[in-house]
Amino acid sequence: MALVGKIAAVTGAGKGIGQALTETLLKNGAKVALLDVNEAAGKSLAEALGKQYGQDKVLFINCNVESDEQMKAAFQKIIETFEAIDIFCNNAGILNETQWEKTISINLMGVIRGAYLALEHMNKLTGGRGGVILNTASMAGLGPLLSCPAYTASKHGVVGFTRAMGAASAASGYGVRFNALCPGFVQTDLFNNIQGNLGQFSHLRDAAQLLIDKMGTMTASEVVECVIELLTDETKNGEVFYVYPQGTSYVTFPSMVK
Ligand SMILES: NC(=O)C1=CN([C@@H]2O[C@H](COP(=O)(O)OP(=O)(O)OC[C@H]3O[C@@H](n4cnc5c(N)ncnc54)[C@H](O)[C@@H]3O)[C@@H](O)[C@H]2O)C=CC1
Ligand SMILES: CCC(=O)/C=C/C=C\C[C@@H](O)/C=C/C=C/C=C\[C@@H](O)CCCC(=O)O
Repeated sequence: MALVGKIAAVTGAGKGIGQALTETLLKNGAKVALLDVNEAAGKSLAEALGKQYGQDKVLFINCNVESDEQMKAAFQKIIETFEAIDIFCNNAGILNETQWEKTISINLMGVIRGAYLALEHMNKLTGGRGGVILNTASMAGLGPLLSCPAYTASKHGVVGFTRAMGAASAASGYGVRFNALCPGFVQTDLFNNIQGNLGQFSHLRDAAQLLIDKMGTMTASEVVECVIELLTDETKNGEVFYVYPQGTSYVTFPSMVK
């Protein structure tokens, strides 16, 4: 699937990895709806990108992925504006062990909500034209990050949900691929504002720092450089792809059924 002329939507598009995803999609000829709860960041970025790529290529929608009503309205606006949707990037996320319910609500429930609403519009069995849904998980979705157990749980959930939806879609003939992106440590606001968000696990900050020192960090652009294949390769469905400074790889999971 080439990106030229495709219609994409990105949650958490206003900053960080979501901004990098948005810019990469536009650079490759897609039109992009930017969804973000941060109106100032999203509107400012959309205005700048509209000047760079054309106002008809960009749409900002102020939207909280925790809200069913706002997400449904966002999809209506996307369809009204662009007539269809081919690519949905479930990217919005937070890390806050003090507000762990909010972390689960945004990182996992928001991803499930976004995927189900996107599927309603993309499913070939219900008038959609197929496409791909990319869920931003984390390497904390593959291995335990001791400083943030609730965040780790949310990301393990995103990995499992993505794999199950990939299998369900293939078995059902939806024509929609589901893939998970698992970055390591990325220099964004989420990463830079960790201090104060670890709650009862703040004493483990230094232990996690040893991991950061060992693994290193990336920029959001470096992460997204590796993502195009997940969006365009029609053979990639139910894949879990991790990216960190030492390289990238698709995860192979053991089969539970012998
Ligand atoms: N920064 C890192 O080291 C890593 C981040 N990730 C994941 O990447 C995704 C993006 O994170 P970053 O770019 O690092 O964070 P960021 O904090 O730089 O950007 C997140 C964006 O999401 C938006 N957002 C937050 N809650 C929202 C909500 N309820 N509804 C709509 N938008 C919302 C924010 O306003 C912000 O614009 C998250 O899912 C995060 O868990 C995964 C691996 C590593
Ligand atoms: C205090 C430091 C901290 O918690 C930073 C978090 C920063 C970014 C969010 C997150 O998405 C990044 C996660 C990276 C995780 C990397 C490795 C983990 O999976 C631990 C693996 C441990 C193991 O398998 O032995």
